[in-house]
Amino acid sequence: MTLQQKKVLLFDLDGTLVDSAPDLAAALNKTLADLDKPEFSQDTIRSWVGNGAQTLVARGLSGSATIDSQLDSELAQQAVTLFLNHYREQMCVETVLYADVKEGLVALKAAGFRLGIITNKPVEFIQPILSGLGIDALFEIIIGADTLSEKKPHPAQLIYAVEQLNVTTESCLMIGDSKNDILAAKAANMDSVGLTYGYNYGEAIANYEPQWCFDTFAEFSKATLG
Ligand SMILES: O=C(O)COP(=O)(O)O
Ligand SMILES: [Mg+2]
Repeated sequence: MTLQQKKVLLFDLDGTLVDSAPDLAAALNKTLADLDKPEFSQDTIRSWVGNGAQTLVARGLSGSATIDSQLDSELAQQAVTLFLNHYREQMCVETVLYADVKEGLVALKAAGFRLGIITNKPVEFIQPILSGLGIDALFEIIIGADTLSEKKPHPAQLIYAVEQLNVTTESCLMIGDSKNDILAAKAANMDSVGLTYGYNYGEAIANYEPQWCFDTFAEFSKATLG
């Protein structure tokens, strides 16, 4: 099926629609400072985003994308609570939409595509960020990290979207910046688009072989509108 023939567009959030790394980094660094742990640059933290809040915090405490196997689980839990409190206070201060996202989404919806969000971000943050950036009314379905018991790269969120929207998997497209999006799509047997400008642990998204790759949101929406 071609891009133009798809009916449902399922978007990842962080690194795809919004550059949320500055606020995530600020909240993580405040958490690390609370615990007298070293802080990290925004670029380093950007390369740790993608597997949800718990993993981001564990990476911060480990000082590495690879989580320290000796990490104290009580400390990790305390740090997650601190992080969520800091992020709640600053989830949409420096967070911005990537170029041409709003215009592209509006045009795609007007052209008849059904739009959804599938993110590894905790549910409580999704709606406030979408409304803060003026795109909350565009989505028919929003699935976050804690909507189900599994999150990307597990395919459960994608399969659930297909069921809830009562459509075929073939008619859906997953659009994301991270290998987690592409791997989840492949596991759900769904086509995917990789966007090269987001966060993918410093790796090229093309390595994960999505069906299509685009360097900008405008190029994606133009190709999909046909
Ligand atoms: O918050 C994260 O870890 C990633 O969120 P995403 O799935 O929207 O990229
Ligand atoms: Mg992402």
